[in-house]
Amino acid sequence: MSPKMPDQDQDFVADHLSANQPGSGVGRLGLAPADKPVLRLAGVERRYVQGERTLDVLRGAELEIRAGEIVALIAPSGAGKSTLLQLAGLLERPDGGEVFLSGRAAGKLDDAERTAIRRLEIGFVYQFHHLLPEFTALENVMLPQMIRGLDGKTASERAKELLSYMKLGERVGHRPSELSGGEQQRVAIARAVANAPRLLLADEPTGNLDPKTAHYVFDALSALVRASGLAALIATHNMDLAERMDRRITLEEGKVVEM
Ligand SMILES: Nc1ncnc2c1ncn2[C@@H]1O[C@H](COP(=O)(O)OP(=O)(O)OP(=O)(O)O)[C@@H](O)[C@H]1O
Repeated sequence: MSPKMPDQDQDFVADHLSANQPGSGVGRLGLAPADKPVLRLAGVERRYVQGERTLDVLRGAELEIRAGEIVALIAPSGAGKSTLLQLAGLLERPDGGEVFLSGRAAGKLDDAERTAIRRLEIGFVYQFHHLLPEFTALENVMLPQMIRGLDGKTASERAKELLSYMKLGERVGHRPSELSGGEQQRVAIARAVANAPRLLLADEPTGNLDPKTAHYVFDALSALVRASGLAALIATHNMDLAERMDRRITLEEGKVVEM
């Protein structure tokens, strides 16, 4: 069964996910014109130096992802997928080139500035959910919003909306250990978009799930991306899921190649 929502619900979620919440003191940093790609990598280089040896992982990677697009990143182990996601997510700085978020050069900003942008603009989903075990599903989705400065009531309402959108309305009071793997991952997705980011980065988000559950979780993720106008870059080895995304890219000799 697909978690597809009725149109009015999708609109409702879209309004809430893209809301800039004026006056709440938690407005975005660096809002950029809507015609800019959400993510742009321009000539991005990344190398690791270990003793005498230098490993050039990214050698001038170029990539653009626009709002509403879901892009699959498929490449052999060691090709540089995680490196690319870390750079796109401003967790690392490129050695050359630049990472633009909504048109703003962000890759080479200092740690504090990159962290501030990351908190507002980027959501992450990993292979393992990394939910806090002592907190309920609801609290896990509330937490990033409260760290951002939202009051408990607003955070709770939004968390409930997101969890019910992920078909977890009956599970909000459960702790991660009381949820199935697919449910845990859907909570992790709700948490990743809790602060209405523009970009969702996912590293094997269904890698730990059986094929049927993987499709169900992907359905939920893609419905959310479409409804909210997020841009998503999803590293996966699952070719069935990759086929269902808008574009597929790979890494060859440190460059991004469309498949
Ligand atoms: N911090 C680091 N220091 C040195 N080498 C690194 C570091 N991080 C990654 N590498 C190397 O860079 C290359 C790319 O690694 P990366 O983790 O980006 O690949 P990947 O495509 O994500 O692989 P996998 O699918 O196995 O996760 C690998 O050869 C890896 O050993």
